[in-house]
Amino acid sequence: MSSPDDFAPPPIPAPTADLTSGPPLHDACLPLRALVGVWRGRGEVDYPTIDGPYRFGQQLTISHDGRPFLRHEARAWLLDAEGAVLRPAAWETGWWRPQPDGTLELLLSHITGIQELFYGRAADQRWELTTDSVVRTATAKDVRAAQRSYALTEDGVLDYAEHRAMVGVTMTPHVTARLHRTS
Ligand code: HEM
Repeated sequence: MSSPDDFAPPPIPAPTADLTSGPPLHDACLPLRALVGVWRGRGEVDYPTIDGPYRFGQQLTISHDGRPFLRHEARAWLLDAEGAVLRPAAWETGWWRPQPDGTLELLLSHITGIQELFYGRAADQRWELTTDSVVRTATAKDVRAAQRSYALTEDGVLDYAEHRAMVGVTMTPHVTARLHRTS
């Protein structure tokens, strides 16, 4: 038997990337407060094994529902030299779990069959993380480890950079991007 409630939105706070509405941000998330929002921008991707560099666009959404974690979603698309969209690229979702001792836990799941657990710390407007473990499906590429950073510049740009050890190459830059707050 269905009830009218089954067709209503869930009776719990909806996740929001807007700090001016919805539930207050949980105190545990204060070290990550500046990241909450919708960010969009452009970057460059390269690696010794690929025929790069390529340009890409990315949108990063970091939202919360008042509990002591943040939801993370980033989608990317490749661009040609004129800035036209070539095709969808990376898509990752996950959770930031700030801990009382200042440690950041970041769990990320990628469309490419990779799941990662990062540990890191928040510094002054800078968040640096390194993988503790990487799990791969049988068909995934040989991704071993990553170092990721987000840094907020004085002019409000979120600089994102990622080094990766994968496909037989040691820790080497893969992605950099400059993201602007859209909300
Ligand atoms: C904004 C984020 C990213 C973008 C735009 C991006 C883009 C690319 C591009 C364009 C390539 C060349 C092959 C192709 O055309 O698909 C590539 C290769 C690759 N990327 Fe990324 N990537 C991103 C993030 C990641 C992440 C998060 C991982 C790991 C979880 C990853 C792992 C790889 C691997 C394993 C390869 C293949 C290398 C090889 O086989 O030579 N990338 N990436």
